[in-house]
Amino acid sequence: MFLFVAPFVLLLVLALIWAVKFFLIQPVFDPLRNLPGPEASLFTSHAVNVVDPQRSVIYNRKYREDYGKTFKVHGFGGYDLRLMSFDVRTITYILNSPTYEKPKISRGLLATFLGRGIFTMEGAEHAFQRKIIAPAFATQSIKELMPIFFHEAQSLRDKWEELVLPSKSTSDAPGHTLLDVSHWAARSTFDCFGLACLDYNFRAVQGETGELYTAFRTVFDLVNEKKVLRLVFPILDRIWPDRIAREIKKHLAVIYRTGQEVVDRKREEIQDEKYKSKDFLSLLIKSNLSTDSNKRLTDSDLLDQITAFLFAGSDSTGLSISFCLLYLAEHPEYQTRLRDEIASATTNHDIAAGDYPPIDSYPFLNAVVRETLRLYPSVHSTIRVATKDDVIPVSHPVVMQDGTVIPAGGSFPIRKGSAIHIPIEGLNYSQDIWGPGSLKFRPERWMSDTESPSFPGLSNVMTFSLGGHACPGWRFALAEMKVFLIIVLPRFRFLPVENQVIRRFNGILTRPFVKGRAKEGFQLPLRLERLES
Ligand code: HEM
Repeated sequence: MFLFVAPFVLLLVLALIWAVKFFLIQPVFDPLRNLPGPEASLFTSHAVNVVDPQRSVIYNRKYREDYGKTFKVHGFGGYDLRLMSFDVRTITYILNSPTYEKPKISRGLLATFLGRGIFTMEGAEHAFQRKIIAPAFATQSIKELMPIFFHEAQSLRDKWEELVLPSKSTSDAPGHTLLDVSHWAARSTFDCFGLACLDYNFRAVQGETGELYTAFRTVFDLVNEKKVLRLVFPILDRIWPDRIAREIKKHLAVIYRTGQEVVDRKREEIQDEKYKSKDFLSLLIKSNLSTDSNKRLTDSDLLDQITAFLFAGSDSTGLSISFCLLYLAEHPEYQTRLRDEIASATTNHDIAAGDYPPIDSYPFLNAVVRETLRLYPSVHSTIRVATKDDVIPVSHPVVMQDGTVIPAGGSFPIRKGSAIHIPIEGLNYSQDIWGPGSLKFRPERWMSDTESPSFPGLSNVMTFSLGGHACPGWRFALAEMKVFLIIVLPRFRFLPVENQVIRRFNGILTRPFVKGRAKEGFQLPLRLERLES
């Protein structure tokens, strides 16, 4: 009996010792404890305050006002101390230093549906992948993709012309048609990515029936339905898969099968010496062929890389386009100004014949797109974890709990394993950077010589992050958004829906839903009025 019970008791004692150390002792010696921050008990979490877009607007500002630019919050509870900072020096340091990586837990979660793509990589392997794909997203390559962006925007415009009633044609809603613009923009950005990066036509705008499109779409949508427990412990999906895990597995099998045909076709084309294309898939395959055979990606790794890029590059841009249309619907004066700018820039050009002015000949369009990206960052926030003990620099003084002051230019210690919450949206809304009207949609701020923002993020916003993991597709996204507006705005007027409030939900991406109608799922309905062409 003793022999039977003893190991069990020993295990229990070890678990207890671990729990006391982890929950009670370690936090006492954590250097982050001395940072200012909201007080909390062992069971208090501030996570919702900083990740829920409905609350983060209020709490980011409150914490910043109460504790200064750099402070701590509690993650899952009092034991889980996390660093948070609005100090640009601190953020720049963390995001550029190889000491800070994405948390293993979120990489594991992404791996359950994106496989071994770029999101799961760190260090040399990650840097190698970034180097391979860089030419596909360089300025010149994006210029070469313009005809695809124009063609796809025109397809969506034509589709909407079939759906949107001519002005004043119905009695109940004269001249207006209600459309969920986020649904359509997502389909269009899928098609754009497919043609631009894979040389593959998903034909999602024409109909949501393609096997590969349906498989990708279903996997990306199911991720939003995952239960919190399974997000935190992805291993559950392996040992005890629920309906969502089983569905994801089934559709991933389609992606591997059908995607393989796309890869095989491209590989054949590449064998031809005259083949010059620099699209994303060609670069991946070419680099793979020229790599030392024992370092080569397997075909399934290649497909995982495609899945990761498609996931990162389609909905993020589609959602940004949708929020841009919402802002323009809420600000008709800007909508008219933008339509006028597009009309005068394109007067002597035949866009349908592929003759369009350079994308930088629309200063107000540029301002509208960047202001949209500032106010709506589709990635709300991100996390990094220290992989070793380190010291973190600050450019603004921090008054510690024990009364000591870390001066501007000084630094404070951080322990291996500590998490840092990077408030992407918070930095985009910061009054210190953007002035007192930081929450207002005001594109003019991008056109003024005196207030032109000098924020270090890509395109001067935090939206695409910065450092080694910053978004490689930012030029692609900006160009796609601009072309979409150039094509669609001259044909439609966008109006808000009466008594409808759009709220945001932060999953992996921040998605819109209608207040009071969350059960209907993510959507961003607007009223469209067809204009004379
Ligand atoms: C408006 C649209 C977009 C936004 C707001 C956006 C935002 C971001 C952000 C914030 C990150 C960094 C996440 C982190 O550090 O945790 C990121 C990474 C990434 N983005 Fe984008 N992105 C957009 C469009 C695109 C496009 C069009 C592509 C590709 C065609 C793309 C591909 C990627 C990839 C592959 C990564 C991972 C980079 C790495 O880990 O090295 N994104 N994006």
